[in-house]
Amino acid sequence: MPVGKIFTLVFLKRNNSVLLGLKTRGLGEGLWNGFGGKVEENETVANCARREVEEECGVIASDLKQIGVVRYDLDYDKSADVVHIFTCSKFDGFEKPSEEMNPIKWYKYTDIPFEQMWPDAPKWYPFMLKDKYFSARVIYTDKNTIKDSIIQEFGSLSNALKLAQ
Ligand SMILES: Nc1[nH]c(=O)nc2c1ncn2[C@H]1C[C@H](O)[C@@H](COP(=O)(O)OP(=O)(O)OP(=O)(O)O)O1
Repeated sequence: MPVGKIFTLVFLKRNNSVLLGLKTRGLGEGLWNGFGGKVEENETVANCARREVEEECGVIASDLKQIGVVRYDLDYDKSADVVHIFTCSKFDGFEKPSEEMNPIKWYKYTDIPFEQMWPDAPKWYPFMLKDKYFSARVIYTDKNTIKDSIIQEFGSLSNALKLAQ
């Protein structure tokens, strides 16, 4: 399946909590998620991650670290999306809601609202929360139904990135 869109998704971390926002529009509307969006032309993945965090929750990320990648094969679209997952535990400024993510809320790792998130989230969040490099591949038959998925942990990011290609 050809890769269609490339996205970033960033999780700010503090005191065993992660900052999530409720998406107000577009893809994933009404679901809690990290901050991110489409990688624009002539933009690196890391720069997209930094830009989206600032746009969507108002902080400047200073130690962005890519921790994994998820490839979504969307049977209903005949295309695949790739989402690059980052964590960040140092940032400047105060987090605030935005037009696209409102409200925002710190959730304890043990209290993530999976019932109001994408169905694939519980599969790979444990790796992201533990800072383990990972690669995941998820096949959706429709927007709410996962046909199959595989998640693997890696010792390095470069190996994790190979599975998504
Ligand atoms: N199945 C899925 N599970 C998940 O946890 N996050 C997903 C996902 N599919 C997409 N995402 C993330 C990736 C990205 O951070 C976000 C969607 O990005 P958007 O469509 O909001 O992009 P943009 O902010 O560039 O959009 P616009 O500014 O509205 O054009 O949702």
